[in-house]
Amino acid sequence: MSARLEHDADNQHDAIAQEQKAVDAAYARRDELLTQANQQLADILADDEVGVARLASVRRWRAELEHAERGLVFGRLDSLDGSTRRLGRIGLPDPVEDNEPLVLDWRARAARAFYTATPLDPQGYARRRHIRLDGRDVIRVDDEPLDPSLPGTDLVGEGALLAALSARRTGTMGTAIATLQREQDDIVRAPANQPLVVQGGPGTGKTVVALHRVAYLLFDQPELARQGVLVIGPSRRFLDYIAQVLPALGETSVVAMTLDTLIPGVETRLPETREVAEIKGRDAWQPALTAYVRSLRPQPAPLTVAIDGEQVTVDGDRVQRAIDASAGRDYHAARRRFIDTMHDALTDGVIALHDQLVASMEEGFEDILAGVDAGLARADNRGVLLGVSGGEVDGSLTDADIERLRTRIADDTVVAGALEKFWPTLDAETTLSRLLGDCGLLTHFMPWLTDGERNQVLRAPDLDTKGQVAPSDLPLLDAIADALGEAHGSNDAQGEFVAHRAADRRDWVYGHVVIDEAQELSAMQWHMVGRRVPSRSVTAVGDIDQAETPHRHTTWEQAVSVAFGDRWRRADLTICYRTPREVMALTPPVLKAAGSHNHPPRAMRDSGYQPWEVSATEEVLIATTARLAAELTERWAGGTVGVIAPSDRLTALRSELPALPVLAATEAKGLEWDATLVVDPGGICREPRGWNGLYVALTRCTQELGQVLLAP
Ligand SMILES: Nc1ncnc2c1ncn2[C@@H]1O[C@H](COP(=O)(O)OP(=O)(O)OP(=O)(O)O)[C@@H](O)[C@H]1O
Repeated sequence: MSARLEHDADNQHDAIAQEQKAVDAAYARRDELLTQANQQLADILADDEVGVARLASVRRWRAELEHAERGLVFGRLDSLDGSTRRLGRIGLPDPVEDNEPLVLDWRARAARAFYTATPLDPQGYARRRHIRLDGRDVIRVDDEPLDPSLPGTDLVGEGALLAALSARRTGTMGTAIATLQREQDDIVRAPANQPLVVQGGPGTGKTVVALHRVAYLLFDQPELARQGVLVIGPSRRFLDYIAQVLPALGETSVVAMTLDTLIPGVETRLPETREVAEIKGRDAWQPALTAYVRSLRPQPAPLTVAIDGEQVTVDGDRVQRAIDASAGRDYHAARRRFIDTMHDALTDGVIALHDQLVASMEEGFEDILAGVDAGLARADNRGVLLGVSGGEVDGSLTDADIERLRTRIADDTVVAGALEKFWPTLDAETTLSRLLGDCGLLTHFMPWLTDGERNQVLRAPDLDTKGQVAPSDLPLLDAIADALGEAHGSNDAQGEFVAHRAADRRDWVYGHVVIDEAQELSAMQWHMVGRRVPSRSVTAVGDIDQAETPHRHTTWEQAVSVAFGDRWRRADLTICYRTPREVMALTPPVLKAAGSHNHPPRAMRDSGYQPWEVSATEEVLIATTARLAAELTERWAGGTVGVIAPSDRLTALRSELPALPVLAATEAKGLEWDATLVVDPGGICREPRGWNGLYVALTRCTQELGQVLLAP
C-alpha cells in the first residue's frame, strides 16, 4: 500500500471512529426521547379537546422518532470558526436546554447550507461531510472541502451522490435527504404562497423533490398540519413511495391519493376511449355543469301543504321571493335556506288560519268553531301545541306558542315530503347520469359538442348505480357535487389525525397540494384539484414532454391557466440523475419528433454501457426478446430489469416473461430499472402520443438500455 493510500485509510478510520461516537450519542438520545414519548402517551388523559390535541401531537412525535431509526444522522457541516453541526432525518434537542441541538433537522433553515454551499459559495463553511450508516454503524465518511481555491462543481456531495445513484435498484425509492442537489433544494424550500410548476425531464428528481417538499413544508409551516397536505400521484405505486420516503408524515398529516380516488366512496371502473376522455376533460364542462345544476332549482309556483288536515298555501310571490333570496349559494345550501323560509311561511299560514277562526268566533260562531277546534285538537294534539283548545279559545298566541308551532312544522314528515317534492335533494351521480343520458340536455347545456362528440358522450341513463363511473366522469361528478353542495350541511369527519378526517371528505380544504405527473391533468381535473385548495398553495411537478393523456395541451401555460390564470411560478430541473449519458444521447431526435421545444436534461454520469440494438423479424421477435431479457437478468442479478413494448404486444410478451415487469410506455412512467429492454420501438411510436411514449421508454434505465427492432 502506498504511503498516500495508507494515510487516506487512516483518515477514514479516524473519521469513522469520530462519527461513530456522535452517532451513538444521537441514537442514545433518540431512544431516550422515544421512551419519554411512550410514557407521555400512557399518561395523557384525552378527555377534552386539549388532551386529544396533545395526544395527537405526541403520537406524531413518536412516529417520527420511530421512523428515524434508519439514517438518523447523515451529514456534518464544519464552520470556518471551528464549530460543527450534524444533520439528520429529524432534529434531536440536546438534553441541556439552551445548548445547540445534538442533531439538526435537515429541514431547518440552518441546515440549508448543507445542500447549497459550494467551493465557489462556501457560506461560512469549511467542509461538508457525508456519513453513511449501516443500521447504527458508521461505514463510510465522505469529506468535501468547501475551499474557494479548489475547482468548483455544480454537484453537491458528488461522491455520495454518485454512490447513491450507482447503487442497484431494488424497486423502492429511498430518501434523498443526504444528497439533495441545489436546484432541487431551491424547489423543496420555495415559498408556498403561490402555485409552483416544476418542469423537469426524465430522472431529474421530480418525484424526489415533490415528496421532500411535503416534508419540508410541514416542518417549516407547522400550521399546515392542521389542514393537511394532499399529495396526488399517478399510481398506487407512487403512493407507496410516500410510505417509504415520508413514513412518519404519511400517517398523520398527509393524504395521498390518485386522481381516480379523489372522491371518497366512488370508484372508477367503467372503461372509456381516449376520445371520450379528451372530450370530457375540456374546460367548457365547468360552466356548463354549473348552469345545468342551477337549472335544477324549482320554478316559482304556489305551494300547498296539508297541515293537521288543513290545506295551507304559500302564494307564488312568496315562493318566488324565497327562491330569489336563496341565490348565490350551492344547490343544497339554497334549498336549506328556502326550506327555512317555507317553514316560516307555513307557520304564518297556520297562524292566519287560526286568526280567521278566532275572527269567525268573534262574529258569533263560537259553537261551530269550538267543535272544529276541539276535533282538530283531538285528532292531532294541535290544541296543545297552539296553546288553545276547543273549550278555552281566547284567540291569542304567545311567542312560545308560535315557536312550538314552527318547530312542529319543521319536524312534520308530510311538510318535509311536500318540500322535498318541490325542491328535491339530489346526489351527484344520478344528476350526472341524467345529463349524460339525455341528448336534449346535452345539446342545451353543451351546444359546443359536435353531433359526433355528443353521441360519444351520450350513454344509457341506467348506469347511475354507485361506482359505475369512468375516470373522466370523476371531475364532472366533482363539479356537480360542488355545485350541489352537501345535502345535510357539513358533517364533521371523525378520526384522530387530520389525514384520516380529510381523506373521508370530498370537500376538505387542504393547506397545500402536491401533484406529481401534473402534465397529465385535464382542464376538468385541474378544476377538481383547485377546489381542494382555494388558497392555490400548490406544487405541481411534471414533464410536459412525457404527457400521454389525450388532452390537447402541449405547454404548461395551456395546462395550468385553467387553475391558476397567469399567477404561477415555474422552476426547472435540468440534471438527469437516473439515465446515463450514453442513453440520454439518443433522446434529442425523439423529443423533437414528439413536437417538443425543450432540451432533454443533462445526464450527470456515464454508466459505461453503450446502448445496443438487435433486429428481429416478427416470427422471432418474442423469442429474441426472451433470450435478451434472460441475458440482462443474469447481468443485473441483484438489481432490476424491465421490458417496455407496444400495448398490443404485451399479452404475448407477458406470458413468455412471467418473472419480469412487461409494461406499455404509459405504464412505465415514473418507474426505473437498472436495465431496460425496449421492444419494437417503432410500434411504440405509432401509438397515440407515441413519440412521447418512446421518450419515456428510453429513459427508464439507470445503467443499460437494449432495443429489439422489428426487422422488415
Ligand atoms: N438528489 C438526489 N440524490 C439521490 N438520488 C436522487 C436525487 N435526485 C434524484 N435521485 C434519484 O434519481 C432517480 C430519478 O428520480 P425521480 O424518479 O424523482 O425522477 P423524475 O424526475 O420523477 O423521473 P420521471 O420523470 O422519469 O418519473 C431516482 O432513483 C431518485 O432516487
